[in-house]
Amino acid sequence: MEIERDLVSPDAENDELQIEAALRPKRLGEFIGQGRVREQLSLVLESALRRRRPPDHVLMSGSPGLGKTTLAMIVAAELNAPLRITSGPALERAGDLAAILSTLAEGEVLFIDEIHRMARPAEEMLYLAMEDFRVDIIVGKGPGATAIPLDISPFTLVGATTRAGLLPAPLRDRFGFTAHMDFYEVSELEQVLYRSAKLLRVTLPDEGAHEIARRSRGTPRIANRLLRRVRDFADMRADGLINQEIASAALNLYEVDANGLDRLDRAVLGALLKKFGGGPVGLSTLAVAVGEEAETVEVVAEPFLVRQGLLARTPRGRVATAAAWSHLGMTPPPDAFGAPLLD
Ligand SMILES: Nc1ncnc2c1ncn2[C@@H]1O[C@H](COP(=O)(O)OP(=O)(O)OP(=O)(O)O)[C@@H](O)[C@H]1O
Ligand SMILES: [Mg+2]
Repeated sequence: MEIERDLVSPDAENDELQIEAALRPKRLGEFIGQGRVREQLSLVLESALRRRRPPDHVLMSGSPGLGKTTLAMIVAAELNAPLRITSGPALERAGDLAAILSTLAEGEVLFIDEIHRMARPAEEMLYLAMEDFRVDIIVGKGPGATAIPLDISPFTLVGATTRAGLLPAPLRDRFGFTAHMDFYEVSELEQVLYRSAKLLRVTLPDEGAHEIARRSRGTPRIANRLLRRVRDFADMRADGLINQEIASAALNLYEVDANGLDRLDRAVLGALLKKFGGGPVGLSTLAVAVGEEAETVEVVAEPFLVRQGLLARTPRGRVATAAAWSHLGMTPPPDAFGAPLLD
């Protein structure tokens, strides 16, 4: 894919991970936005600390770049507990998970990223571990195989997923608390930007912060990335001054549109309108039309388009709203989804 598309892609790129780590809030008090999640989580953590017991297992669900990993690390920090990090794809066999579970310290926080991508046998082992702090080690094969129960230290599982819908119900039910992370408001992204600008020693006037925030696709990761690109542009062209005009010019150069829609977002909308007359069209057909995996369209592009009121998911397929037609400079048909009804 083109470099420009990567600029607003919510996924972190390799060289970005280090900067991300540096910009990551370390404590709950520093974490911006997600007010409800923060309040619920602080209650869960505080009461666990008071009872001197590991808190319930926590599931973080939400689009890429909204702060799931950040929050998982904060859970361990607030509990003053050690943190072990792994991910669903790394847990291919039950033995991979058993090796981790059996060496957890009491109260340790185990973070499993992309938990929806765990292999089935590991998943089943996790059920028992979460519920009874026990694993069954299977010895032997076939009819002679026996399960040897092994107690493990009480721990707290923190799972993260961009696709909560894919988690099997028995797994989902074993989390005592699910944090549903939503896209951030512009004002919250401004706070993220001010904080990052300070850490990066960038002077960021309000108008520049506002312009970047409203084009950041509701996503802190993208806000931080755009801040660095705009800073580079301002350094080269405007002696470092990030006013509205400079921010806007920089973002135009990088093809981030006025609402933060990226290339994939625009490609999806464009195909929906131009190739399928606004829909309804099935997800896989739409994905083929833009040359992407269905999962990418569903996880990366759609949630934001839905949130912006540009796309609707209906039982018959994906549908463009009247606002989507206007957004791409086209006249919506009279029966467009969400168009004002004429009498
Ligand atoms: N609430 C927040 N306040 C300040 N910065 C934040 C916040 N949430 C996220 N960030 C910043 O955004 C970056 C991305 O966040 P994070 O890695 O936690 O996202 P994620 O949800 O785990 O994404 P992915 O699904 O790709 O794993 C972090 O490095 C952090 O700097
Ligand atoms: Mg993450």
